[in-house]
Amino acid sequence: MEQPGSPLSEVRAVVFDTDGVITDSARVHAAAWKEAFDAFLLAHPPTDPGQRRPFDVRDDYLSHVDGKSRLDGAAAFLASRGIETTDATVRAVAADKEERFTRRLREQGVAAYPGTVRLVHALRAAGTPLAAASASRHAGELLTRAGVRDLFDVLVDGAEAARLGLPGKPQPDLFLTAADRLGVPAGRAAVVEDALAGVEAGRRGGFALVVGVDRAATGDSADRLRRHGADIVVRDLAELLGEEPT
Ligand SMILES: O=P(O)(O)OC[C@H]1O[C@@H](O)[C@H](O)[C@@H](O)[C@@H]1O
Repeated sequence: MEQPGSPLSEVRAVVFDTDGVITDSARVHAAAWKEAFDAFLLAHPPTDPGQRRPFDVRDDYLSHVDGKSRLDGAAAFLASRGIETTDATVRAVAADKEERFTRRLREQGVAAYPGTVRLVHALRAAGTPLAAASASRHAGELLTRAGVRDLFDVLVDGAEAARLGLPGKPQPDLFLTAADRLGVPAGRAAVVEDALAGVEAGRRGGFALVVGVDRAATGDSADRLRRHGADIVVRDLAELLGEEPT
């Protein structure tokens, strides 16, 4: 990229996570998860009263659900509250979330972050191959609805990951598959992620650069991204074009 001093000018390809990085859909996922988990906690209160508090769209979402597949996220949150689950329970909560998510999506729509779009255009102008990767089965639809699907050479989404049997984040397989399809080794490519499990996947995959996107920008959220593997943390990707954070 022709951006003097930009860390991305050093890499030959970039793999972008989707929810929360390209599209503003992480909030839709988080809100749908909250409704589904809170309904579950009310109907099946954990034995320990200290574990009965409602799902927190910031802390619980970032720590247990963000970036993971639908079933992995449901299982991880329920386990974090000490709830013993069966496959059927996990599937039922995940199905409830899916219904709530699709309803919200129809009602609220989805948009791409303008700062991400500006960065993507700059990278494309420089000829850098770009991929979108996501644990979500809805990723392609979200990118299309936000009008940015055509900006990415490759898409590896949750449906593709399931078809290939790829383990979810924090394992790096989703990102490694995307880099491989761009024809660039991880050691010469960057990963851009907002989820803790996602930056960790980037680090485990040996990517040359892991960019953490700190949408929450509260408390120690930037430090948590760094601790999990981000080399640099920005609030908005336009900062990589030299624009000031807003
Ligand atoms: O249920 P979907 O659309 O396949 O998405 C799975 C997961 O995809 C991830 O990208 C989101 O961070 C999670 O919140 C979401 O649960």
